[in-house]
Amino acid sequence: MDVAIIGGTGYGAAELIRLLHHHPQANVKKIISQSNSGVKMSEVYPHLTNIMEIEMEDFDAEALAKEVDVVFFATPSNVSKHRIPELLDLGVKVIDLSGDFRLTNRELYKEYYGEEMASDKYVNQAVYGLSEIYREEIRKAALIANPGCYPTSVTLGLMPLIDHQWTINETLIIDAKTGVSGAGRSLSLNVHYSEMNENMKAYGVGKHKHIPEIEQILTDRFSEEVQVVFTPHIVPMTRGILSTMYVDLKDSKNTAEVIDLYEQYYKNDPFVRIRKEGVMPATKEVYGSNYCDIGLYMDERTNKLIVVSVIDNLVKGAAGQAVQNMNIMFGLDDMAGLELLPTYP
Ligand SMILES: NC(=O)C1=CN([C@@H]2O[C@H](COP(=O)(O)OP(=O)(O)OC[C@H]3O[C@@H](n4cnc5c(N)ncnc54)[C@H](OP(=O)(O)O)[C@@H]3O)[C@@H](O)[C@H]2O)C=CC1
Ligand SMILES: CC(=O)N[C@@H](CCC(=O)OP(=O)(O)O)C(=O)O
Repeated sequence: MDVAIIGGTGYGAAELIRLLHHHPQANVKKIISQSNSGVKMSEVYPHLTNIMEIEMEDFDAEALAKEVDVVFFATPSNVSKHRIPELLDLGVKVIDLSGDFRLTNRELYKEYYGEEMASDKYVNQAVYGLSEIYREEIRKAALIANPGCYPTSVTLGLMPLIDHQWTINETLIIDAKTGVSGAGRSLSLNVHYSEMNENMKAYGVGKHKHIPEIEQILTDRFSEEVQVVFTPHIVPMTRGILSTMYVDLKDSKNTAEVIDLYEQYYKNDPFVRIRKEGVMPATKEVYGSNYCDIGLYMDERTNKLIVVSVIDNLVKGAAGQAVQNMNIMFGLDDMAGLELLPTYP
């Protein structure tokens, strides 16, 4: 299977190359770069020396349609919406790592992304690529809107409760932390070493673009409209997301019963791992891998369930889930190319 990647010099693209290098059926045939056309990927990323020596190219939809089976977009928001329609019209399958096709509500897109959404003709073709939850829809899709990194950790952490209607909260409290690679490779004051080292900060409070995304997906599976109070923080580590969720349950349960629900719910999903009672997951335990690890504690004193969910933002939160979605679309095993264990310590 031949693959193209758009946004060649970004972290998402580099991570796709790392994972696809281990894939038994995929071959990265084209890398598109608006800033480094004609330059070899290994010149931008020396860690890919002898691995990815092809020259990056300009975007050409017709050439892509002739030469590859699937195109990954690893571009900032409001870029892919201008390119994907042409590719879909040419019959190419597309997996978009950006947020351009995730939301279904036009007004919310305008509010959170600052521009108009793509036309309905194309938005309606997009399937939200939360692999474990929308597997059947992904199998038939031509366009995958790959989920955001925070929404992946949050929705996988809450979905068993939402799907089984175990919670009484329509307003859920989520506190999340991310490593700095979530901000991409381009430089900004926010992720400058001296601003970030030995520091930790909340950002996007009350207005982060993942709020409508999380609400859309949880509402899709719950009996009522779900709202979230979502506070992201950036912390001084390179990779990783840890989301902590506080949930009121409808009926009284103990930790063992909640763990049992989660284990049953994800029993056929190799990338979701549930911790045993008394053990909470850490970001390093999924570093470099496609796992989402979940820990659960029923605080019977306050009657709150505490859910802790960790992923690697660049893998399950981006490139890994994108490859998992490609596998599902092409009828391959979920694990193809993704069997890498976490790098530990
Ligand atoms: N980093 C993460 O953890 C996650 C990222 N994502 C999403 O994936 C996408 C890629 O993220 P990431 O790789 O981290 O970002 P980067 O900023 O590292 O890379 C994005 C790349 O897109 C290309 N690009 C930039 N501006 C434009 C433009 N105006 N038109 C076309 N191409 C452009 C550039 O590559 P070139 O010049 O070579 O074309 C750039 O290097 C984003 O939408 C991001 O939100 C999603 C989940 C997690
Ligand atoms: C640290 C940092 O800036 N993280 C990014 C993560 C977003 C992301 O990667 O997801 P999208 O595809 O939805 O943009 C942020 O909070 O916007």
